[in-house]
This record gives sequence, C-alpha cells and structure tokens, in this order.
Amino acid sequence: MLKISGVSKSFTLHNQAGVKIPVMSEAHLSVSAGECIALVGPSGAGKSTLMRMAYGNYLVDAGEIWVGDVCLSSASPRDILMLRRQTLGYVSQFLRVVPRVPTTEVVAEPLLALGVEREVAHERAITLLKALNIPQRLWSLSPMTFSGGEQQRVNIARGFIHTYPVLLLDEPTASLDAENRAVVLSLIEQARARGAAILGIFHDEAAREQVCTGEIDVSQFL
Ligand SMILES: Nc1ncnc2c1ncn2[C@@H]1O[C@H](COP(=O)(O)OP(=O)(O)OP(=O)(O)O)[C@@H](O)[C@H]1O
Repeated sequence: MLKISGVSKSFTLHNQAGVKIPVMSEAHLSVSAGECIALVGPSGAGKSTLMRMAYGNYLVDAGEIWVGDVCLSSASPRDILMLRRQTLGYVSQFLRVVPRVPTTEVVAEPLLALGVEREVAHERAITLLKALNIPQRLWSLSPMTFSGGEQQRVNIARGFIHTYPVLLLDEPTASLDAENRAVVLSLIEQARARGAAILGIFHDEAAREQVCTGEIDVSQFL
C-alpha cells in the first residue's frame, strides 16, 4: 500500500550561505495492508522528514513514494489533495485549529468532505469523542482553548474517522494519560485489523511493541 524506494533528501539553507544538509539517501521501505511499521532512530535521523515526504509536504530529491497506485512524488497538487481526502490519513502531533469551528465539526470534516451525510458524520464524530473521553460540554466549542492532551485526542478522532487505507501517525500517544493511551492503541489495532497500512513514529516503546509489526531504523539511510 505504501512504498518508498530510493528516496534521497537534503535541505539547502538559503539564509545560511546556501549550506546543504544531506538528511537521507536511498531510503526504502514498504508497508502492506494490516501492517504497522515504526520509524525509529536517534533524534535528527530523519523520521519526521520521511513522514513529511510520505504525506507530500516535502518534495523528494530522488526516488519515488507510492501510495496505492498513485506516485506521490510526481503527483499534481490536485491529485495529492484527492489522495489525502480518500486514501492517506495523517495524525500529526498538533491540531491545526480554526477559530470558532466546533469540535464535532472539526472531527466530522474528513467524512463531510467525502460527501457522507452530515448526521452520519456527526454520529461517528461523537462516538469517537466519547471513546476518547472528551467531555460532552466541550463538543460544541472550538478546540482552540483545549489542553494539549485534549487537542491531541481531537486530532486522533479526526484522523480515525475515515477508514483511510494508509495512515501516517506522528507520536499518537505523546501527551496522553494511561487510559486514553490505551484507547488510541486500540484504535490503531482496529485500523490494522480492517487492513490499514500504518507508518508511525512512536517514542513510546511499549506502545510500539503492542501495535507495531516491524520497525525501520532510518539512520541506516544516511
Ligand atoms: N525544514 C528543514 N530545513 C532544514 N533542515 C531540516 C528541516 N527539517 C529537518 N531538517 C534537518 O534534518 C535532519 C532530520 O530531522 P528530522 O526532524 O527529520 O529528525 P527526527 O529523526 O524526526 O528527529 P526527532 O526524533 O528529534 O524528532 C535534522 O538534522 C534537521 O536539522
């Protein structure tokens, strides 16, 4: 489902005499349906850079990234948007909050964008908000003023509301208490069971052991 082959990346610091920082060369990995692969390696090894390339946020210098039958590294911006809407989900560490949009709407939005009926989308949003222990009194408010852990759970609900065939997870349990961490791990297990291909960064080693089917040390690609 997700295939990264021969991917190289360096950053050019234009504001610092054009210094070029090579981050990765010839990176390769593949994630099949039902697998959850963890990117590991020391800080600065390039885990986040690889995730950003896999979401189409950073261009690759060389190589290819395939999501299903779409080559992300050469897709048009429009095709990338379609892919993100239907196929490729991404749970980042931080929620991007739009002021005044209620939490239920933030969570339901990926389904609404796919044309799912408002009532159905909202019902599913509420089921996830309940499972993730977001108190009902907060559902109609914008998540802008929520705590870090609450915002992360809203982000997770949004990322899991659609059955994306491919999911990218950036530290999905980072600021959660034990109870909510367990809920998130179970959502990941359910996604695997329905056949999602998952690539993630998990600094939480026990979480990795529980939900991941393999790991890739990205420092081997430098
Ligand atoms: N936008 C950028 N511009 C310049 N250099 C960057 C940029 N993004 C990342 N880098 C550099 O690329 C290298 C890899 O960074 P990256 O954030 O991918 O590492 P990481 O493995 O995710 O680290 P951590 O575990 O600390 O989050 C670092 O040396 C970093 O300085």
